[in-house]
Amino acid sequence: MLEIKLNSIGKRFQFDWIFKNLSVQISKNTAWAITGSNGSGKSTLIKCIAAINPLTEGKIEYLFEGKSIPESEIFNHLAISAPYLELPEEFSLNELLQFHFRFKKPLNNLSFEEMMENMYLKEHRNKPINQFSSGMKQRLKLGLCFFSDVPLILLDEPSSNLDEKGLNWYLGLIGEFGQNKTILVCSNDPKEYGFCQQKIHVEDYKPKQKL
Ligand SMILES: Nc1ncnc2c1ncn2[C@@H]1O[C@H](COP(=O)(O)OP(=O)(O)OP(=O)(O)O)[C@@H](O)[C@H]1O
Repeated sequence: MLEIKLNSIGKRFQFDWIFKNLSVQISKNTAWAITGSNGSGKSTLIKCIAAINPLTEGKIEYLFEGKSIPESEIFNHLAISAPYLELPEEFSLNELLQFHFRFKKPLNNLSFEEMMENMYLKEHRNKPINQFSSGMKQRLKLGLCFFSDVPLILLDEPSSNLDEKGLNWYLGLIGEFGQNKTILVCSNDPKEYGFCQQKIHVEDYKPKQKL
């Protein structure tokens, strides 16, 4: 349902262009991998698409069911999971679900019970997030994304801190809850982006010479 047009976009930090002249049309309900070596600009690109980072040049157009969405409202239509986005650690799991779903509608009217069951976190409902293990936090971050009724899911290093069972659980989420969504995955690990039909290799858009 959500289409994104990257029109000659560029991002520069001080004198360093991270990417430039990047033009890509992300069709609705497609999955894209954003690849590139460490420090190449994957997270910077996904933050620009999420309108967390301002662009230096170019424009991003968002079309939801064919209707243009202003950049200032795109956060209503997306869910993002990333290592640098912290969960409110003082909340218990139960409190966090109640808080999050005051702003986002649950997908398919899922109940909190069903969500907790799916994330293998049912017995931790009253535990503060700051007492969660890193794998539990990662399952929670991914669950909040996939259980939200939004057309755009942005995932930065989705399988970080997940063991093999967790990785398979994440791939199951993609299959069960990732249909009819536009999904972007920042990763260099084919295990976590193998389902993506398309790829943006950020380094292809790095200018050879500095400013
Ligand atoms: N706020 C900022 N100010 C200045 N430079 C920044 C800022 N954020 C990122 N950078 C720089 O932009 C470049 C790209 O960083 P980014 O985090 O996007 O890379 P990445 O491909 O996601 O890396 P990794 O694979 O290590 O997560 C790096 O050189 C980084 O230092």
